[in-house]
Amino acid sequence: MPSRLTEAFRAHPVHLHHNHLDLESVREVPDSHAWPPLDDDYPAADSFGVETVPVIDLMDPKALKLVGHACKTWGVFQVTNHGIPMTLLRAVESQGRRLFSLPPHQKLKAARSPDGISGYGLARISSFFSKLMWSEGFTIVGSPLDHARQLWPQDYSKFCDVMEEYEKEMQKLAGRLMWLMLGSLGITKEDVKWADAMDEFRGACAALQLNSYPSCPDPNRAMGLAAHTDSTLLTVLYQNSTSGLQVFRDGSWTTVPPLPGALVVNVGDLLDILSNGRYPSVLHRAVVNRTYHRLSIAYLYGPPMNVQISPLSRLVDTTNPPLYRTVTWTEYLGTKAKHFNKALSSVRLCVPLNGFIDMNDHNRVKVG
Ligand SMILES: O=C(O)CCC(=O)C(=O)O
Ligand SMILES: [Fe+2]
Repeated sequence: MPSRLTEAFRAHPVHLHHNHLDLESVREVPDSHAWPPLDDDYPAADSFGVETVPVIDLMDPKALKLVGHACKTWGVFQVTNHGIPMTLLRAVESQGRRLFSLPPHQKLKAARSPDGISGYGLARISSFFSKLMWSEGFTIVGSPLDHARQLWPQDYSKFCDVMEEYEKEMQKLAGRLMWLMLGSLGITKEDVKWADAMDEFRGACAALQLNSYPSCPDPNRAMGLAAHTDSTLLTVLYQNSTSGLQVFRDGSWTTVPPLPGALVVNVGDLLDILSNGRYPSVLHRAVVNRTYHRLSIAYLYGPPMNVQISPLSRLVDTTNPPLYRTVTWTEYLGTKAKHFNKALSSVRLCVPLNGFIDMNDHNRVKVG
């Protein structure tokens, strides 16, 4: 049974023809990248008076309560005073820019293999869509050394040092955030059997996903990253000063505005399962713009690969039956590779009760 993230992906190869189109240089959106106009079905909710994604100061004594409320009502929030130095955030961004500004043939030297998870390439979810996305990505699991050597044979160590330092810091922060999220549901470390391994920062599994979105001549016809939920417990995202991340809430898309130094935290599918649906995973996407090149760095955080994840018993009783069956992260990634945005409903046990709004019914949202 796969015990590492890399192995879990080996079982689900994704065959994508690597994109040789240099998005930086095209003057028009080609048919291969032309999506139906973005604003046709779901107008953006970015108008006056609309609620905005919560911003939580982690030093605030009320942080636990605020996190709970944000997870329940939004599935996403931004955090400030999170302890990640601004210099590290800037360094990660600048190394990301350095990578994506390499010529296409050089980046392709570090291309992700079909059965691999790490390396350079199109978003894995591309295989679910007939149109290509206006983005490129680079995934790191553990050490980026092998791929970094292919990109910069003489000069790879700075990139590796910065990414490894960032992974280390993110792992600590993600652990802290997970306990805030679970703590806000009254869950303690005694309630989560596999927590010990997570606490030691040994057992947790994670990936770092660098996303690059070049400016686009017709942003309304292009899609940076199509609507999806993350197959994680939680994701911590750093977006540079250019907006693009949108979350789906109450029938429309809301932009998560970049705040200097803040990090975006979103609920993933596994936390939805653990919390027995109290904290629904949030559907999100990235859009592009005409002027700026956008960069984002997502830290995808999950439990040890083979731990059984099921609704926590403290959150289950006769009036709140378990909503999901037990899955391991490995198994869930397989389900996601097959069913994409229907994966969560495919492991669901109960049909929503009358009057209960199924926040997870992402099938209603046109995603392609
Ligand atoms: O670029 C963004 O804002 C979103 C990235 C994202 O959702 C992901 O990498 O899973
Ligand atoms: Fe995501």
